[in-house]
Amino acid sequence: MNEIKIFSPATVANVSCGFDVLGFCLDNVGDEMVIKKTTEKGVKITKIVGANLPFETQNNVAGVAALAILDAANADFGVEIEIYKNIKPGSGIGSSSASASGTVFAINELLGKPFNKQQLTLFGMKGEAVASGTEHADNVAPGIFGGFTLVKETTPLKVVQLPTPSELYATIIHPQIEIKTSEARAILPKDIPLSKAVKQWANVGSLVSALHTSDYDLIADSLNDLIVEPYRSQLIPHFDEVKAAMMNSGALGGGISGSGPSIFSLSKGKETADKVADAIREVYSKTDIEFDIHVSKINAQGIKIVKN
Ligand SMILES: Nc1ncnc2c1ncn2[C@@H]1O[C@H](COP(=O)(O)OP(=O)(O)OP(=O)(O)O)[C@@H](O)[C@H]1O
Ligand SMILES: N[C@@H](CCO)C(=O)O
Repeated sequence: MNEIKIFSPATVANVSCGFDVLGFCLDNVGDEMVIKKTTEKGVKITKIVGANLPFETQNNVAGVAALAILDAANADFGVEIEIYKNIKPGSGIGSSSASASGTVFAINELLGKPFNKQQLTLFGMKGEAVASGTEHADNVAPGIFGGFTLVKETTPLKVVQLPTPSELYATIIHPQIEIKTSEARAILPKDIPLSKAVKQWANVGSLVSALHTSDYDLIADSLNDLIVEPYRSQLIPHFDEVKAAMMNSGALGGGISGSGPSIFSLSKGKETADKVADAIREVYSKTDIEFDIHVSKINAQGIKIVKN
């Protein structure tokens, strides 16, 4: 195979209580990428459509992720990368990560699949670090594995795949303002009170259990973030109103998607997820901020091959 086209989905990191460890994959929102083998070694980004992003290999997450996997494979070829962006950078639904995870998935296919999903996540994290300054994996892992993932450790990397309850839908609003992950990380406290930490890890544990048992009431009870949301929500206009509208229209719960500005909610069934979409549309329609709304099933497969 000399060329591959893939669909690399958007992802929601943190899932309220699981800062830097939990994430899930969306189904109908994502970027496309075309990656071609070249006889000359190295990585060239030849086309970027839909966003103003750096073409220099070292400054683009796709370029850095590509170098990481080609290097590890000691590949005797190089690649040209075309990026078709539908996920706006700085959106909070894993724009940078979609490029990183899509690139390593595609190059692994071109190499004949020598690497497993844990290894691909590791290469993707190298790219993700260009955007956020840290090698966090909570967007890369759900893209590569699909469904819900828990990053148990980063050194050495251990990603745990979690089950996806079949009736779970996500509703997401993306206000068109940009919040850089690096900046949203910089405002977080370095230390947190033990009493808050206890509640937070209890929520992570109960959410993981609830995903295993498809216990929607327990999912609702677990979707709380006492640690990060109080700081970051101040960066998102109308956050409290949106969250109230989500809860009043039947969502199980929700919060900031990744580092924001997107706000996500989870609902049982598409009908409720659509009602949540209507309610949050009403909140933002009264403002002069442009926005997108997505209703999506959870994508259990992750990145998909469009053409090879
Ligand atoms: N291929 C790429 N796709 C998207 N952003 C990129 C890419 N390469 C470099 N970047 C840079 O990464 C930054 C955007 O990443 P950031 O992590 O801030 O947003 P995000 O990925 O949408 O959010 P989140 O990780 O919270 O979901 C921008 O500064 C952008 O220029
Ligand atoms: N866990 C990361 C995700 C960024 O998308 C953060 O919240 O900073």
